[in-house]
Amino acid sequence: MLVCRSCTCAVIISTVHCIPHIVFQTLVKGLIGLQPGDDTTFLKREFQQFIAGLMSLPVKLPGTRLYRSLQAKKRMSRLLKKIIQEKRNRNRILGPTVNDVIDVLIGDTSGQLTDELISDNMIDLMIPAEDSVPVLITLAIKYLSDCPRALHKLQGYHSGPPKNRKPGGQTDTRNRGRVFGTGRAKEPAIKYPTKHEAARIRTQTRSLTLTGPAGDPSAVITETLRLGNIIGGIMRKAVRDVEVKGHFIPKGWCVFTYFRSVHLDESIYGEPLCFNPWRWKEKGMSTSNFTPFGGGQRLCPGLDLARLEASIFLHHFVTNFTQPPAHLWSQNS
Ligand code: HEM
Repeated sequence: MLVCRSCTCAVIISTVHCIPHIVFQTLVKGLIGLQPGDDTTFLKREFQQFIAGLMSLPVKLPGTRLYRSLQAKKRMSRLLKKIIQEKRNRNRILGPTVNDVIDVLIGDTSGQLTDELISDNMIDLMIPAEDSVPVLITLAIKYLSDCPRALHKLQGYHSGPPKNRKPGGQTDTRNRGRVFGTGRAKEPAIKYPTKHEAARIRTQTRSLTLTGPAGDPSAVITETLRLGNIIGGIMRKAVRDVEVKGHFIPKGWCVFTYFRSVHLDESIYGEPLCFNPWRWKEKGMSTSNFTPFGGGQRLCPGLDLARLEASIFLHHFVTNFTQPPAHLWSQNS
C-alpha cells in the first residue's frame, strides 16, 4: 500500500499488473500514435497471445499454442497495416506530420520500408515495452521497498529545487498528474522533465562509469539490473569449432551465456544477493562483468531508452507516493 503525496488518498497498487499496462500504453502511443482505448486494448490482448507462443512446442496445428500465437500476430499486423495506410492517406492530403515512430518510418523515401516491415518492427518493439522495462521498474520498486535507506536517498535526490518544496521537505505535487490511480482515476497527466532535468538524466543514463551519489536513480537502476534482470542470458551458435577456457564447443552447437552467474559472482560483487546501489559509487561497469543488455554487435539498442524510462518512472514514483505508517498495512490492520 502507498499513500499519494498530493491528496493523501491510499492507493493499493499491484506493480506486476499496473506497470506493464502503463508502459505498454505509453510505448504504443509513441510508436503508433494510439491513444488509450479499444485499439490499444485489442493490441495488448493479441500481443499477450502472441508472446505466449514464442517459447512453445514447434507444432503449428489449430488449437496449439504456437498456432494461436501466429494467428494473434496476423491480427495485430492487420490492424497496424490499416493504421499505416490511414497515415499514408492523411499525409497525401495534409502533408507529412511526425508524431510517432510510424510517421518517421513512412517518411522514409528509400522505398525499402514496406508496410509489412514497418508493422513487424512495431510488434518487435512491443516486446521490451511489455516485458523488459516493466520488470526492471517492478524489481526496482521491490528492492527499494526492501531497502528503506536507498529509498530515502532516492527521495532526497529527487526532492527538487527548493522553490517547489513544501515545509517538511516534501515536493509540492499539487499541479502534477498522478502516476497511478485507484481505478477511478483519469488518464495520468505526465509531467515531462524540464530541459535541464532531461540533460541531467541523459548524462546519467549514458555514463558507463558511474560515479554519482549512491542514491541517484542510475545507481539504483544499475543495481536492479545486476541483481534481478529479466534476461538471465543469451543464446549463441558456434559458427566454427571453438575452445573457451578449456571447453571445446563444436561448430553448430548452441551455447547459453548465463549473465546471472557473473552478476551474482561473489568474487566480483561482494555480498552479491544484497541490493546495494552504493557499490556503483566506486565500481565501474566493465563490459565483461556487467552485461544486462548483452554486448558486441548485438548490444541492446534500447539500453538508453530503458534506463531513461525507468529513471522518469522512479522520479514520479518517489515524489508522488510514500509508504504509509506500518499499522495501516500490517497484517493485523
Ligand atoms: C530493461 C530493459 C531491457 C533489457 C534488459 C534488454 C536486454 C537486451 C539484451 C540482453 C539484448 C541482446 C540479445 C542478444 O544478444 O541476443 C537485447 C537486444 C535488443 N533489444 Fe533490448 N533490452 C531492454 C530494453 C529494450 C528496449 C526499451 C528496446 C527498444 C525499444 C530494446 C530493443 C532491443 C532490440 C531491437 C534488440 C535486438 C538487437 C540486435 O539483435 O541487434 N530493448 N536487449
